[in-house]
Amino acid sequence: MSINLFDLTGKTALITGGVHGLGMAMAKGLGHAGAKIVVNDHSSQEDVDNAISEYKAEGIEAYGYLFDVTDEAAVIAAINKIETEVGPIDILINNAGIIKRTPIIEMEVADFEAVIKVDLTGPFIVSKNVAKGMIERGGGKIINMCSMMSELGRDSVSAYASAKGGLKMLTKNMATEWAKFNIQTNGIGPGYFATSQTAPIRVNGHPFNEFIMGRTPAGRWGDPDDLQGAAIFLSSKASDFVNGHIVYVDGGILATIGKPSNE
Ligand SMILES: NC(=O)c1ccc[n+]([C@@H]2O[C@H](COP(=O)([O-])OP(=O)(O)OC[C@H]3O[C@@H](n4cnc5c(N)ncnc54)[C@H](O)[C@@H]3O)[C@@H](O)[C@H]2O)c1
Ligand SMILES: O=C(O)C(=O)C[C@H](O)[C@H](O)CO
Repeated sequence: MSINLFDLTGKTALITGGVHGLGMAMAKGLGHAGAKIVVNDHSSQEDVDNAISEYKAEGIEAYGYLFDVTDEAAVIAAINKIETEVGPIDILINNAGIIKRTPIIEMEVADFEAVIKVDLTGPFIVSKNVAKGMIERGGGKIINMCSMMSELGRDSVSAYASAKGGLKMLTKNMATEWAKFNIQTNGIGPGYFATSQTAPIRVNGHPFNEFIMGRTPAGRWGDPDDLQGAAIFLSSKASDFVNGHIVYVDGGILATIGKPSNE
């Protein structure tokens, strides 16, 4: 028996949207801790194949599937395929997500609903169907990707904040319903990280870029690898009595009211 509480050898982890960005960084962390990695995306088979090559180049056993997390029939079919071809899913990270930056007054209902569908309904669909197997097998780990917008509002991101605030509460509800089945459901709430999602607001000279560096006590954007520790902890035996929490990995944003821009 291993005495390493963080060892994931023998575990299979599904990371949705894990073909780049935060999903890939967390998946690599889990892979290097010993887990078999399964990632999906809805974009293209080429994106999935490229990601799998990148994982394998780092010595990680990895598998890729193309499906949309909002399509329940496709999710059920994919879970069956993954569990037959790779193995039972022990760890699920609901990472796939989108954002639309539009003021409420100008936002179309269809755009609002599209964000809720991917960022809130998607984790509901995937978790519900993965948890059925976890319950039969006696346990598992679920991690939902929350956000600063699980706690804070900001101009133009109402749908995203509604979804991520809802995802925080869905996390607590999953913990409430599934703790008795030895499933630990927690969230990770990243601060502002350098990925394609934030690329449009991270360019040099963009006022938001300066604002975030000043608003983050650590004084920088998060590096996707900064999430690996929290992801490994919440996937491992080390967190077996931790349930319904959101671990904010934010360089201190939520700890502070901020400071004037000239200080
Ligand atoms: N980047 C940040 O600063 C930040 C901060 C807090 C939370 N998050 C959240 O973390 C997660 C990952 O963020 P990221 O910055 O790496 O984003 P990203 O846009 O780089 O990656 C998200 C991935 O999800 C996939 N995806 C979107 N809709 C999908 C669907 N319907 N089915 C399957 N896959 C789908 C995309 O194709 C993409 O590969 C998201 O949920 C995001 O909201 C990001
Ligand atoms: O505020 C924005 O425009 C964002 O992109 C939100 C970030 O991606 C992130 O969720 C903050 O935690």
